Amino acid sequence: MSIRQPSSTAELSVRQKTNINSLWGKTVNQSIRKTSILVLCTVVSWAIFSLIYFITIIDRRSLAVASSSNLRLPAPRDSFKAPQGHGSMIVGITTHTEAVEEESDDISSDGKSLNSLEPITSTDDSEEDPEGDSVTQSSSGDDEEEDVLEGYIESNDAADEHENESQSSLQNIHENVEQVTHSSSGDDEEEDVPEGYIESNDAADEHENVEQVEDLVMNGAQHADENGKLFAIENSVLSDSVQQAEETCDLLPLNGGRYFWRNRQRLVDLDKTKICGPKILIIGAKRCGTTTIADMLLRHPRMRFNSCDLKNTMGGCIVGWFQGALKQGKIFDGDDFTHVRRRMSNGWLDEFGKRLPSTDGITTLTFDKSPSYMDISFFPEVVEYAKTHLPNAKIVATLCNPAERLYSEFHTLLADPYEGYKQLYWDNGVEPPTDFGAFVQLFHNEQICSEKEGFCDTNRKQYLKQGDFLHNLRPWYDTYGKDNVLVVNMDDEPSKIVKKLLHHVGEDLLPESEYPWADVAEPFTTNVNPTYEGRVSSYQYFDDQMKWLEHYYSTQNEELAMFLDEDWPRKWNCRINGDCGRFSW
Ligand SMILES: Nc1ncnc2c1ncn2[C@@H]1O[C@H](COP(=O)(O)OS(=O)(=O)O)[C@@H](OP(=O)(O)O)[C@H]1O
Repeated sequence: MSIRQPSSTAELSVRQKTNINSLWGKTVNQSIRKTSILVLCTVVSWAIFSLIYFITIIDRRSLAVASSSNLRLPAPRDSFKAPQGHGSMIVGITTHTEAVEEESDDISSDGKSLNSLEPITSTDDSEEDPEGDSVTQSSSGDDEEEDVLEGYIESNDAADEHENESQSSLQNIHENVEQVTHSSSGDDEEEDVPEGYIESNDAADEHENVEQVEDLVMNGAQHADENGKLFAIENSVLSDSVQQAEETCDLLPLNGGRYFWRNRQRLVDLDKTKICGPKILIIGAKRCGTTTIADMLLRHPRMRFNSCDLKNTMGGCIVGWFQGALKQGKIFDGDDFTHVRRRMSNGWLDEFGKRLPSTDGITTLTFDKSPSYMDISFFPEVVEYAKTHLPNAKIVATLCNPAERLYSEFHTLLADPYEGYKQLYWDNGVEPPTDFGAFVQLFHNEQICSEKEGFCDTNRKQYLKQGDFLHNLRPWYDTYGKDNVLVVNMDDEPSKIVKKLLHHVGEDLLPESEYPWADVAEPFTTNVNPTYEGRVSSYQYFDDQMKWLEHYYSTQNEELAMFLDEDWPRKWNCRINGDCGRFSW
């Protein structure tokens, strides 16, 4: 192919210009294309980088953000009345030392002396939850409210907002802050975050498991973890009032609600103070006048109680689980074994502490009552747990004829609107008894007992064995010592019972002279079954069953009489011994 040569210089020049122009155009186009590609690449890289960064940030959810945003969730519905100054215990969590100092300044400006960056005192409370079942209870069961936003810190200001004048004696209580860790069961379904508590996305996210974070906190994470993520400052000033209280009462944790949450599990209590635990534990026996005893005690002006109505045993004073709060405080017991285990956890103890009235252990005292505490067959751990947390408590047990006690309890079961007692029978394919005769028969129905493995044993434990008084009292005697356990014969005259009670607790704590003797409580019943004619009707309608029961309990009764060195438990055997004439009632 031949190429035509330019015919003139002018044409050559024009063609050269044209070539140059097209070359230039190509070059320019290429540059633009390259630049565009470069820009595009940069944008895409930036976008990818941003995405990764964003995901990382979201994932780690820096504590600094949590701390600085300091978002508050609604105050807990079950806000408790805490001693004044309680809310001043401050723990700061941040990613920067400056922020820590900033927080520390805040605290100082509050007039509270700070001992920042001090080693955190740890407790080995986690040992108390061998199942790793550190469970807290949602107060509401309201799912929406349980979903506390991650990454936020909630300070329970209920303490500050609701200062209770009547709880003035232990104001400004602080403790040498304990950073208590809670073992993790990994059982998330059961871990309902109570509303109003801290939920914080935390350094835990950077660690494979919760234990690492617990270690972190316990071993100096107040400075920083290896990633510079976690700080905790605390006010470790131990006020005089707490020191004094330590000498006068058994202190229980009173948690202000500043918790450190991860994945709906509480890891660390950031803010703790303590409160006097109950001085008196009314442990039972169920249906033997424990409510009357509580009422008698409460009439003493030095006794404190929470705001619940004493008689309101089913009302659910603050949260459903605390029936009537401390009257049925159920600090140590539960509705079944699972609950017992849960309640052994620190979470449960904290919950309990929140519901205690403030007392100083000298001029004011409080008590707890639950007949289940004496239900040793079902709740054997209760005694040790009580001794661990309330080593100086005075134990009170009210006793009555065990056969009549069972009759009374059966009628409360019939009156139970939830009919929960039927479950045991249904579970075993047994028709739930609707009269006392059938109820007693099932304890010794040979056919059923041989066919239904475990049923009779559980059934006896649940009801019959609550009347094995000596068996149920022994662990309390062994653990607390005889001097600290008072057994009350409920057939005694009320003022005699009150005198014994006051003497048992101590004249210095509950002086007789201050008791309103003109207003000694009369026995009252809490049975709501309208068809119930009282326990004396048992002999009229179910004499055979009562005799069977009297035989069953007779050995225990005799042993109890010898153990107590008292004659009155023999009265419960008098029908089968034929010596009722020597007792007057
Ligand atoms: N002082 C005295 N002596 C004997 N019995 C008494 C006394 N005070 C109360 N009661 C009777 O005790 C029954 C209520 O017992 P509790 O308060 O312990 O019940 S509960 O366990 O808290 O449900 C209840 O029994 P029932 O009458 O059979 O229902 C009360 O009548």
